[in-house]
Amino acid sequence: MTNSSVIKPLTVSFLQTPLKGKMNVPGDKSISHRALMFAALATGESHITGLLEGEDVMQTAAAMQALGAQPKRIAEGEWHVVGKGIGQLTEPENVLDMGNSGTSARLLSGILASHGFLSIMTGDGSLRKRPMKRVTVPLSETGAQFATREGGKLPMAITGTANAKPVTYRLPVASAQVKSSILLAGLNAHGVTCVEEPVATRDHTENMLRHFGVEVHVEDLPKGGKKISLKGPVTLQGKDIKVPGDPSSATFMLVAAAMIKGSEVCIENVGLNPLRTGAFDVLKWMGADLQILNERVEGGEPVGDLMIKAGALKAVDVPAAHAPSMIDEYPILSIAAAYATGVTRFRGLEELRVKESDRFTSIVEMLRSNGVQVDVEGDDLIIHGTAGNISGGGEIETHMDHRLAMSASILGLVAQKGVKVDDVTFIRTSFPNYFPLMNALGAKFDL
Ligand SMILES: O=C(O)C1=C[C@@H](OP(=O)(O)O)[C@@H](O)[C@H](O)C1
Ligand SMILES: C=C(OP(=O)(O)O)C(=O)O
Repeated sequence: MTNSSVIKPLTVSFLQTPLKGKMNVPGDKSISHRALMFAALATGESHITGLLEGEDVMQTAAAMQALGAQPKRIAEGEWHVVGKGIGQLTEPENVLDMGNSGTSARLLSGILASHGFLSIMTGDGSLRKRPMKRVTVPLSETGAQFATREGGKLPMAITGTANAKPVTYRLPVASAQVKSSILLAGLNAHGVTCVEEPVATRDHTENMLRHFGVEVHVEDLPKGGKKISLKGPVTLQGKDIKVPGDPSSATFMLVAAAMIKGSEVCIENVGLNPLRTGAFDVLKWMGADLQILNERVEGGEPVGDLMIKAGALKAVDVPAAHAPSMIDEYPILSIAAAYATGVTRFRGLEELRVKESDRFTSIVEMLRSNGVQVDVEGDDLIIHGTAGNISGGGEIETHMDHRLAMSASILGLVAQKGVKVDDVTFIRTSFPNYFPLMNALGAKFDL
């Protein structure tokens, strides 16, 4: 569980030497959550390798344990889960604490909607500020009842139903969490659950449900986006799952290596699901020397090795339609934009306001306090590149947000006067070995 009382500040100095080496990043966070949840819902046993053991995923593991499944750690990243079967989870004796993790809270809400018992869910100070109405509104159509704090915030009581009605819903926001939550409720509903998404979002739920033997229908909508449906109740069969490296985590190393002169870094076994790799496209548009090698399919997901060399970066204009495929990468890409030559525009970033922090505002504050000019027009961020001359010297508030903390640390490596970061503890939610891996490449973080 998150121990938010321990704060770890960090001072980062300009790095004079290149980053070099070959590495693996930990397992994909989205896939790791789903692996544990789906294994718990399956009949029989599942074996997971490459699981991310960051705090967010460990909150999911603890919740599945509290609901009667038996996730068990065998070795690093290797887990064995005895499933309970669809509709067979049992009432938790205590409050379910989802820590810092929106994915855990939203996906689990869907699972609990179609189980006939009471659960109470909470989270840390960041998660308790995040919107839950986006799931409680459609999930109420199942017949489940949700009681939240004012404004649809956690803590929340969920009175699930064993006779869930299937939901048909068109997503008002591009969110894989909301899509997944509704589909998961549908696993134990009688009839066809159908979700339309106006823009395609990460499809790990659809892919992994198929892997567990569920028939999932996906249609392209004439005006763009997708329609996803499944007929419940279903049976999931326990499976082996191999989790690829997290492309969102890899992007921190890629951006650092692209900026720091003389760097040359190879990251092996990174997930390349096209609904996750928008940041790699953007880095290439910016002129980064990024190559994707050894592409293959493992465990139903495309993976490959990434090779990056430092070089000049130029500004880009990234359309809003690109946002879902790189939604978690804007904090680190904002550093690449600040370092680049020219004026970058990131369009349509409204969803950044409801992450672990209001990332839209956090990015603006991080850059402005370090001498980078940033303009805001509606939901667009306009970053004036410094052509490699970020002055730095600022103090960065990370607001319990792991991606802000990692981005701030990398900003310090390329800023003339370095930076001060108020708290880096939350990095352990998604990337527990971030500092050792960066230091092995030569980053010289002094913790
Ligand atoms: O489904 C998932 O695993 C996730 C979906 C995204 O959130 P939204 O669905 O809120 O966009 C992303 O930001 C989050 O890190 C993980
Ligand atoms: C938004 C994120 O995660 P979550 O929504 O699961 O807290 C993230 O990891 O950047």
